[in-house]
Amino acid sequence: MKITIADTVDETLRNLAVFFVETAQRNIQEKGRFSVALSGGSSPKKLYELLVAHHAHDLDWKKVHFFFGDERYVPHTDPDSNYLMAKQTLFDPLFINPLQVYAVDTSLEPKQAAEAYTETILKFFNGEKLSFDLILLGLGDNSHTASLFPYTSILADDSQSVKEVFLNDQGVYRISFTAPLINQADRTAFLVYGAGKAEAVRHVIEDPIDIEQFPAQLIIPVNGYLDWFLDRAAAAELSMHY
Ligand SMILES: O=C(O)[C@H](O)[C@@H](O)[C@H](O)[C@H](O)COP(=O)(O)O
Repeated sequence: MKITIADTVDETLRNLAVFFVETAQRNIQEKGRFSVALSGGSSPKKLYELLVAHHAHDLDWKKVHFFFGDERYVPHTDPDSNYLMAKQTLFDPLFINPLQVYAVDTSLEPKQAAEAYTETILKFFNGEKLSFDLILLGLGDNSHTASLFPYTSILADDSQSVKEVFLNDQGVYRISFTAPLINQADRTAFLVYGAGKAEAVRHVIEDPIDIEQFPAQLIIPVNGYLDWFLDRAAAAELSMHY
């Protein structure tokens, strides 16, 4: 596990943008394509904007295949949609061909949407290991990642698949990669910044294992590499110096 702590949010984002581009370039050179599962929420929006502003010409974006590590169970036109945020900040500005974007079909019932997305991923990897070249993850202040929320049944799911998750406290469904699917990735990178995340970062990186309470502790790549891109505020409660 590698932890990169930057003084500012902008520097954290620059660090991850360079990592993203270098990872993409390496996979495109080696395999002719780069598969990435994007994270949702608000943190990655600035990353996508940075990629467009400063790296639009640094890789062959036609060779990039975009998936979503999780999605809110809302229409693609809904402001909460992770797909919509990525479309507006990344896909449209880079003129990404829609055939390169694999969105969750939230017009289906939640269970069917998860099953259909699992089939989409199986088809993409065509019998090979379900190993994304890169999975981007955020971290909630309650230590969730993707839609692996505390005390939800998906935490015990040992399948490499996509499942529906009902969040009782919010009364909404999410569609999420399971931890075993995330852990198949070659590279996994958390992007976490802001003082509000400092306690969650400490829970996940340094505190005793308590998967139900701190689900992001489930993220342990089987063969791949785990990177944390933090700003100093989010790293403030870490006791060790990385
Ligand atoms: O769909 C989502 O909300 C995300 O995938 C989720 O796991 C997110 O990464 C964290 O909740 C952090 O969200 P923020 O970046 O908005 O703090």
